[in-house]
Amino acid sequence: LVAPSAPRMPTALQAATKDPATTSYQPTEGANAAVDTNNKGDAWVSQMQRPRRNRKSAGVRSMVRENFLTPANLMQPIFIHEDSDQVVPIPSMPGQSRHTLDSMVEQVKKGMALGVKSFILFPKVPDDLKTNFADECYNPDGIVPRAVAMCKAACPEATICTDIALDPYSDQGHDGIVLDGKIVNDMTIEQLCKQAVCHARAGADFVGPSDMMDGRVGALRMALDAEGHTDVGIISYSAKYASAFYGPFRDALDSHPGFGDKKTYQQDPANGREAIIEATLDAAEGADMLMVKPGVPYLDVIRRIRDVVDLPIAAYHVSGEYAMIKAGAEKGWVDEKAIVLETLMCFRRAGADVILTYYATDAAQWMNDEGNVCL
Ligand SMILES: NCc1[nH]cc(CCC(=O)O)c1CC(=O)O
Repeated sequence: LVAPSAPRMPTALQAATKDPATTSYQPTEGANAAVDTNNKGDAWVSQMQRPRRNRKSAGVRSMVRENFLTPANLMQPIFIHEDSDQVVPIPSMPGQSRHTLDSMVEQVKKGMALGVKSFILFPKVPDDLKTNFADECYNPDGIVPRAVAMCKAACPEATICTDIALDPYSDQGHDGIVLDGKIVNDMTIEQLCKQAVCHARAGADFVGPSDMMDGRVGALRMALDAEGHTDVGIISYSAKYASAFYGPFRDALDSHPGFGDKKTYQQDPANGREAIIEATLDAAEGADMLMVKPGVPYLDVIRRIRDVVDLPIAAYHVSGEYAMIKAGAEKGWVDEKAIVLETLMCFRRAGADVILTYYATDAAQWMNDEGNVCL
């Protein structure tokens, strides 16, 4: 029990269980005791904890704020295509489009001007280039290497990341090669290594394996280093769950799985410890950052990894999460700007350093509008 003179005030519970001899306060029954107005001004009332003092003004709140959000924490995903020279809106992701390479460069410049400094590219690949082995994924003249080179030429300071997985190039819509109806691990890794080296040659700053094959981070690190790409980092999608929240993304890229689902390689949403196994393996294999995906339903996973690994953590606020906020906002049921900025801050509180979000540039714009680029 806390003595009446102790610097930490007793909580209501402690007060209610306190030895009556040390105070004039006599607890009556349970919670009612805490609101007994007859005790105004007595020892308990004056010793009551008042956390609201630290929230009394904007000045005080900013003094004791624990977490901050800046545009530099945000990474903007950009969908790219060459089916036509049109920017094609994505119906299930209002505000997002399949960009041409020229409009992609404009998106990068726009983000950079607002303080968003990192971008990740996702290609929509025409059906006639898709095969089971997904060899188009390492074509040096393919859409991604050319896009990376254009971004780096236009904005050398921008951090350009690419997604490493076979699904946009797979005629099966899977992240790996399919043999006898199964997604085969080790053969897939060989393709992923070629893909990563191809992107590194084009100038990518980071490659992001999103395929969830076993052992791919170590293999990618060796393949990159063997060609001298020691400065190219790996943001590993460490804890990537088999999630329904990816639906609008698969619409955007026309990459829905051709058969079955992705549950033999992406994680079971019921599992938390498994994420720690994946994260610690990826760290040991040489990942530079670890990613958790999707975002809000998996904040506990971010926290659990944060508590055991010291690498930076990225969180992916995925397409379905974006679509749900958009839908709610379009109905007028939620305040889009407030909900987005709150959501992004919550990622930071959970322990994420970097947040991949389709809202990156909009959020940076909102922060800039308020003249407060650090929330
Ligand atoms: N491997 C592809 C990939 N990379 C990122 C996403 C989803 C991103 C989003 O939903 O915003 C996916 C989809 C999937 O695994 O099916």
